[in-house]
Amino acid sequence: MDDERRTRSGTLDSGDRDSLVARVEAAFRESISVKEKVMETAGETIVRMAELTAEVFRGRKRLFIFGNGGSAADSQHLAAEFVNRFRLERAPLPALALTVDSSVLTSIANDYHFDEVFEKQLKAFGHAGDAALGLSTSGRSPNVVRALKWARENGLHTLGLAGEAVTEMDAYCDLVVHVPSPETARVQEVHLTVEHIFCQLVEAILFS
Ligand SMILES: O=C(CO)[C@@H](O)[C@H](O)[C@H](O)[C@H](O)COP(=O)(O)O
Ligand SMILES: [Zn+2]
Repeated sequence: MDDERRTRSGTLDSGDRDSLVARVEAAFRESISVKEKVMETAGETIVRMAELTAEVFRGRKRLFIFGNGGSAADSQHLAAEFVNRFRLERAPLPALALTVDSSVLTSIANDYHFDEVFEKQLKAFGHAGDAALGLSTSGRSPNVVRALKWARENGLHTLGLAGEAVTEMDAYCDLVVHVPSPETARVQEVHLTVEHIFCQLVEAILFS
């Protein structure tokens, strides 16, 4: 690829650099444009997600969060903000990422199937009245879909952050925010914004 060519000294020539700068700008513009679209369409859904989750916490139930790759990192990021703090000084809120225990994850994946890594943890820890939040930019990760299906069938509230595709996730979720982009990275960038707003609203509902 042109803009990945390097000179012998290992530095970029000015044409290469200009083309990379243009690429930076294009990525920012794309990210901003996708965020604007979600801002215009998802407000009501995000508020309903926050109301539902605030109700779950009020009832001393828990929120389980899961996803793969960058979405696994997001799951942990969001759980940390609920358990520790976000914007307010307040009591800890019981959110758990199902992406963190490597012994549990590898034993389920090794002995059974990777598709079961989140579902089996929900079977162990989930109860009716809890909430399950699945993150998938494709909406098609089998381990996320299976966990949401089990949650729906067992009386948990089910929430999803997805990409542009309407998938099985939608069939198993009470509420889903879709991000209209074919690019995984752009979708993840909006998911993180939604996650922060969601946490901010839950805090505001419960503690302001
Ligand atoms: O962070 C990234 C890409 O930005 C990747 O690690 C990405 O999360 C992984 O490919 C995931 O396995 C994608 O899963 P999903 O979002 O389609 O459910
Ligand atoms: Zn990423």
